[in-house]
Amino acid sequence: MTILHSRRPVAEPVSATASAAAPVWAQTPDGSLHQVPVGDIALDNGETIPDVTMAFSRWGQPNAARDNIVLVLHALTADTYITGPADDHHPAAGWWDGLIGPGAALDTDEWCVIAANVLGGCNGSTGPSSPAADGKPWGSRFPQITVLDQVRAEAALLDEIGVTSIAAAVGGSMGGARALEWAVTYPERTRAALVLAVGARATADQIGTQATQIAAIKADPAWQGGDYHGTGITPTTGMGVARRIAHLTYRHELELDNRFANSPQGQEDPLHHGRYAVQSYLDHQADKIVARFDPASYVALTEVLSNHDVGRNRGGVRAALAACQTPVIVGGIDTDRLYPLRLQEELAQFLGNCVGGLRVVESVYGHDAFLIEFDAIADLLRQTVALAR
Ligand SMILES: CC(=O)SCCNC(=O)CCNC(=O)[C@H](O)C(C)(C)COP(=O)(O)OP(=O)(O)OC[C@H]1O[C@@H](n2cnc3c(N)ncnc32)[C@H](O)[C@@H]1OP(=O)(O)O
Ligand SMILES: N[C@@H](CCO)C(=O)O
Repeated sequence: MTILHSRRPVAEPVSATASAAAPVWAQTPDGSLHQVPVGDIALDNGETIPDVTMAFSRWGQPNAARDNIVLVLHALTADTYITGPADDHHPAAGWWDGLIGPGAALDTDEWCVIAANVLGGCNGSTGPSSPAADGKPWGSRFPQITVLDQVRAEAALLDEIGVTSIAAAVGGSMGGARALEWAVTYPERTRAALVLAVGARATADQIGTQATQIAAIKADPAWQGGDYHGTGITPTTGMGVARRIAHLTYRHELELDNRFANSPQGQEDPLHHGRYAVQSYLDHQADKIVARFDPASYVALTEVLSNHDVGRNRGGVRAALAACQTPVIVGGIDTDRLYPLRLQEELAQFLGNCVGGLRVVESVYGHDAFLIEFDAIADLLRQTVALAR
């Protein structure tokens, strides 16, 4: 068993020979990262990734039946650092800090919370920067994966650590897409799900903006066809541009205008090549992602968002949703311009067992509200795990 810090600031290759998983439960501190070999993962596109490693963290203890497991599913660039303050190893507080712990919405006196880093990421689970069988980074050879492939890898991880079913799968954005896939793909293993700020499939608008972000990364000469790992040259400029575009979709235009209007940044003068305040804000968001995330993972995971389609191989979205009898709570954010409410209305209307209809989170923040509006999210988390009791 390998224990790492929960968040590594710069992507490092994953050892393809991570040591055996069990026993993972009692001996290690809450939140520490474990890497588990889960074997080969067969993909939607017909390819296979051999010798996959999945990294996960745990909070709370499993009960004797191991039926109190809540799977928390992170979004695009997050990881298993869900709860806890900023410190030397974690440049930002956990992304749902305070929502998990003794007495919290996901009360670890009752539930055992597990979070895995996604397949395709760069924080301990197999991704483009990991070594392939020849010991060299996968790079451009890393296959195109889907949300379902990521969920298959998570299911393989749970198999490895002796968890046959979960009380709930919960997440927002790409985490919400995986929660939905858990509910649809593994109804016998999933007693409830919380699906937040996502839709049943990618929209043309999402695919368009995401394709533009990917184009920005690939236009960076440092991209080198996707085989830049180990060259010492990383397409950080392209990824910074991609993140600027993406970040705008995560926030509501009125919030941005209320915060920044057309103000200059400090003493800078936009009429003399100085920056606007919002430009500086996006520069900062770009600098932050560049410091903590691998561009090839950013591309791979952005492609996952674009190929999300719960109806694939299931007779279409409505047939797939109708067939799902897992109790699901569906939440959306009224100002989300990336995953607008109409997408969650569709989920709530057509899911076979949507509990209580669409839950609307009112927020000025747009899509990122699932990372900000903690009171509303706590309420939805409590209601979700209550379905699993
Ligand atoms: C899913 C995940 O990845 S979880 C892990 C954390 N998430 C991320 O890093 C994703 C990217 N960030 C975000 O999505 C958002 O920042 C959130 C949702 C985490 C937080 O949202 P908010 O609390 O509203 O933060 P906000 O968007 O205002 O950003 C604040 C940052 O902008 C900086 N900032 C604000 N105005 C300016 C400006 N004019 N110029 C430069 N920087 C600025 C602040 O100093 C602050 O910096 P810091 O984050 O380094 O402390
Ligand atoms: N801020 C989020 C947005 C995607 O939901 C992330 O970076 O993962």
